[in-house]
Amino acid sequence: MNAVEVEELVKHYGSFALSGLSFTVPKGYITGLIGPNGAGKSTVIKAIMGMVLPEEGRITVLGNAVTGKEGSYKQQIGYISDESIYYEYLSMEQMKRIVAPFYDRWDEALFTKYMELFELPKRKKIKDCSKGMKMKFAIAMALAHHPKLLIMDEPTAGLDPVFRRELLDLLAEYILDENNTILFSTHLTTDLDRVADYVTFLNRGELVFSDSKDEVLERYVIVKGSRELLDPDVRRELVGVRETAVGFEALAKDQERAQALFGANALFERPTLEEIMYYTAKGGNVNASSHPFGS
Ligand SMILES: Nc1ncnc2c1ncn2[C@@H]1O[C@H](COP(=O)(O)OP(=O)(O)OP(=O)(O)O)[C@@H](O)[C@H]1O
Repeated sequence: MNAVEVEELVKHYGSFALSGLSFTVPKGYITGLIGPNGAGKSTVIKAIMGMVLPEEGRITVLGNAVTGKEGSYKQQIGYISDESIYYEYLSMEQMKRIVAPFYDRWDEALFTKYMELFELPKRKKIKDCSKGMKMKFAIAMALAHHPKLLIMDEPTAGLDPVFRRELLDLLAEYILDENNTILFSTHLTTDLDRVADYVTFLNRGELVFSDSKDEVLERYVIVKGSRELLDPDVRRELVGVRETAVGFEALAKDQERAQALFGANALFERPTLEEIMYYTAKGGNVNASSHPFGS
């Protein structure tokens, strides 16, 4: 069963377009939505939340069609935005008092537990909180009403490495309940390496893949070899190529096909999600000096 279904979504912003995007978020698992800046992650998340109205397409959340109007199913969603959605001049405690009554399943003890765990001073005004504190507060608010679906837009942005790891552990604990589902966007693929079961990858508004993380990592392959192996036909088979003085490194979409193509002439390595994202986003020929891991 799917917690979220997105079918043939169409939305334009100037030259940016989501044109016929379809993917699902399986219930009981963690799905990571990845993609470079401007890929459309926030737009997709806002559309799922009913905050952006698509021009075409259908979205279903927990079995309910998203229409942009309020629906009681929203009680079951814990949403963490990449922007502050709270009244900055209120304290965290005052803000909580406004929000809590909207939720039937609000759990004050759980809220207090997270506020203490995250060491958040409840009387502090939201405007005086650091970025990380605001994110922690949003997480406490989202979890305190026992959501069935947690939707988070870049939740680890602005968090130090220690709390980032703690948050990922918290998500792993939340997902132990098989009725719970998480969808979160990030451009930090290391977050996904640690916790994601499924990965949906957007690039310039287009779906590159939406699949189980393990299958993606099995399917793609990094190929390394000498430059003489690269002719135009071979290049067409590769997602992205990075050439250096001594050879090339490339990403291929289909491990078996790449092995048939290069045989014993090349070396094959399992890619990381970061490498898949990097080569796909750059496409074609990649300038060696721009490689994030050095040349
Ligand atoms: N309200 C809006 N009005 C006009 N353009 C918008 C609006 N929202 C998003 N866009 C444009 O749509 C594109 C996708 O933006 P979006 O924020 O969805 O990407 P993203 O993948 O979340 O990026 P980032 O990782 O940088 O947050 C961008 O070109 C952005 O400028």
